[in-house]
Amino acid sequence: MEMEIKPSEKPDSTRWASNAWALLCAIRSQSPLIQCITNFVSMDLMANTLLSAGASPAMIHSVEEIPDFTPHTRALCVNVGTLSPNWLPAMKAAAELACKSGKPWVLDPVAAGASGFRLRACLELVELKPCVIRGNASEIIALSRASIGLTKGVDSSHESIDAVEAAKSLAQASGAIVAVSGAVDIVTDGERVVGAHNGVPMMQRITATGCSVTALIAAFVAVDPVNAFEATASALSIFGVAGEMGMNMAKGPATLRMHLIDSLYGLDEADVLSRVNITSLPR
Ligand SMILES: Nc1ncnc2c1ncn2[C@@H]1O[C@H](COP(=O)(O)OP(=O)(O)OP(=O)(O)O)[C@@H](O)[C@H]1O
Ligand SMILES: Cc1ncsc1CCO
Ligand SMILES: [Mg+2]
Repeated sequence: MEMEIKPSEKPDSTRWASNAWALLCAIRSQSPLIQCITNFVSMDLMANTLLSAGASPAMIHSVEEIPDFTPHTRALCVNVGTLSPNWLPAMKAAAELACKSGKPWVLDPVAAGASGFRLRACLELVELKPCVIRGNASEIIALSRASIGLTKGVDSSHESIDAVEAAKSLAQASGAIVAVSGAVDIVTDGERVVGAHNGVPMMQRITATGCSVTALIAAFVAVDPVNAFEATASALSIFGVAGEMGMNMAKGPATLRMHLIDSLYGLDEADVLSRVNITSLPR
């Protein structure tokens, strides 16, 4: 005879998957407005990722528009990928206003260790209390140690699993949830550590998949700001699931880009429940 499992007794993996599905449904039904101040490379893929998940992106970045616009958004994504000095005041103003309006904001510290200017900008942004910081391993290590020169550029030269300690200390120092993307996506609040074991290696061969998953995290925290740790892990896992399903139809990076977006749009409950793979990692 089959035993009935009560919700509270469900294994962790099942609870993670059903929570991820509930959050995706909330995004699809609420279509949260997400402001993105992001780099020129990622704008298209980021906006299409948000749209295919059911959210509503707006790439609005001029400092003049922030006082009118930012308070009406559900979340903000700030990405320093093609940073220049004249963009930084808008990023800071939007981050400050998001916090003041009680809206979560998410930071993507692209190539944080590439130059002193970029590292200082990222450290100043971290002071403005992001809800989540998501980077690749080299970016999180550079930000956590506040040091430059450890990285090639925007791509990682470290494995995500090697950045767990750096992620934990950055989370403790900043108060943010910290996520490290890679073969296993790591998420920590400074105490708990989980891994999202989804995605395919080919996703690294498409520029701005990392930037786009950061924006997706913003959409997930927009619909569940109180549980940013769970929302962050869910977004990373769901994006990975879309990559896995897209890979079944793809011939290479260009077609994976297209099929990943289609898969994210078409994900159903059975796909999510059978594929989301989030586990606790040793502290
Ligand atoms: N080896 C891998 N196996 C599975 N998924 C991967 C692998 N490497 C990266 N990914 C996935 O690819 C996406 C992008 O992660 P990546 O670490 O490449 O970000 P990034 O370096 O910030 O990218 P970008 O700067 O181009 O936006 C994430 O969803 C991540 O889970
Ligand atoms: C390639 C590249 N250069 C600056 S930002 C960006 C997009 C991936 O981070
Ligand atoms: Mg990146």
